[in-house]
Amino acid sequence: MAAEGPPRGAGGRGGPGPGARGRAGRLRVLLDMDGVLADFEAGFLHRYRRMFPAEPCVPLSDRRGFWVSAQYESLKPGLCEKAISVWESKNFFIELDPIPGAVKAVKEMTSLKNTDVFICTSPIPKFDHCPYEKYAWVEKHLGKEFLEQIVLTRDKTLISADLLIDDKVDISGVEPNPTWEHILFSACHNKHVELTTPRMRLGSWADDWKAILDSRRQ
Ligand SMILES: O=c1ccn([C@@H]2O[C@H](COP(=O)(O)O)[C@@H](O)[C@H]2O)c(=O)[nH]1
Ligand SMILES: [Mg+2]
Repeated sequence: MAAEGPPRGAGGRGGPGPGARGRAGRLRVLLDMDGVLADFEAGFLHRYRRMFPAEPCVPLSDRRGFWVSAQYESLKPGLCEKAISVWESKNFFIELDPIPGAVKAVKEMTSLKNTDVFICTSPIPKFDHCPYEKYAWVEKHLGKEFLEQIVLTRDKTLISADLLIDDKVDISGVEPNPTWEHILFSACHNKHVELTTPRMRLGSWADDWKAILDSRRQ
């Protein structure tokens, strides 16, 4: 069983760094994969029901908190391990559907002037299938050329950029002051979280993500 829970690290974060000004006018955007580009939550529920038809489950409308495993364990002791076995299973990551509008938005974002787009995603520690399938997913949905843009890391605070679009509410790591501004991408587990100003949320890929990018340009 893989280790669960948030990464160890400093935990706190200050304001974002210098932004596009420090990068010769170019804006660097990091896009999270699970929950932002690939539909982790729906894929999980679908496969969990197939693997454990006799066990209780959490409908997406009742999901709360980033850690699926923690919510399942509180539903019934022992379900944490079963939940983990779902995303550790072969073909879980490659079979995730794209989040509506994500593929079009990434392609459009990549074609914008003075904009560098990277996918920044955390692989699970059990590496048999996940890293390979994340690359395969990107090739399948975004094309071979996008393989150059992948950053696999368990600590996103180490990666320098202007923006990070991610569905996890609290992103922490060893770097207490990441350079990026975190834009919270809405997901079933974070819809009810109220953000304190000046934190921003992107409700879906149908929303005006270009305005958010422009707000960080020089
Ligand atoms: O309960 C959970 C839910 C998800 N995970 C894993 O966390 C990462 C999330 O990656 P992001 O890059 O932050 O989207 C993903 O690999 C999930 O499998 C988990 O370990 N436990
Ligand atoms: Mg995510």
